[in-house]
Amino acid sequence: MIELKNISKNFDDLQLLKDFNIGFKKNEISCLFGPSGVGKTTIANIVAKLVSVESGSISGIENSLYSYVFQEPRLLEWYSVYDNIDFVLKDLYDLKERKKIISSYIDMVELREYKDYKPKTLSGGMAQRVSLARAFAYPSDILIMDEPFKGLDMKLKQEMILSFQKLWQESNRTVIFITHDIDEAILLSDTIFIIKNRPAEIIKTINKQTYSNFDDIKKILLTY
Ligand SMILES: Nc1ncnc2c1ncn2[C@@H]1O[C@H](COP(=O)(O)OP(=O)(O)OP(=O)(O)O)[C@@H](O)[C@H]1O
Repeated sequence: MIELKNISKNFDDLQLLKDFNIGFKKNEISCLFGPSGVGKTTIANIVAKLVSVESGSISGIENSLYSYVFQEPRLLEWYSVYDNIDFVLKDLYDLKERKKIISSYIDMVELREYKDYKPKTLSGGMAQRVSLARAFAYPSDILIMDEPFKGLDMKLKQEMILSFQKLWQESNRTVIFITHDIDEAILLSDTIFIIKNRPAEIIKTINKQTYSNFDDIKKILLTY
């Protein structure tokens, strides 16, 4: 379990978190669901040690490796698909091992024929699949996905979600998934934290396995 206890975080006069508590179960997908500006990215960044806190403690992240998927793919433009993934693995594995890992992840996102293409020559959905493959190929313990499907049309979103599910089944890890989208939250998460207010509060925690159908969860999410 990754636990944030009694966390307080300010940005100048803005008190975003005050004695905030949250726990992320290991190797599960936890969703931070809530309005823009409530502090979802900041909470994920605190877990990733990218943001310092005024007070409180964080446990369960000792020696953790992190990977990220953002709304935009953030690929290295001058590198091929293959080299973009190779770049993050270079210091971890020898050449032979890397070839095996990269090929298998490129296959999982169905980009084998595009492995030598540069990001500019790919569609937005393909580029985003490369960023997913890269995040999973890296042996992270914690994967932070900050609105990774935002801005994609329905069909691309479905493709991305399928790719994510395939990668996840092959190689699961602790995922912190940030979204505004009710359907994505329900489809992908094990636990959904509904976050509101300032300072931020978890106003409801939904454990998906305690519900027999998605519509009941949807009704709850729609009321917040
Ligand atoms: N580095 C920073 N310096 C100053 N203010 C910041 C910084 N990072 C975040 N904030 C402020 O903290 C608030 C919460 O930001 P955060 O990005 O965590 O929210 P969010 O819930 O992820 O929102 P969104 O869904 O729009 O990304 C915002 O008002 C933002 O302007």
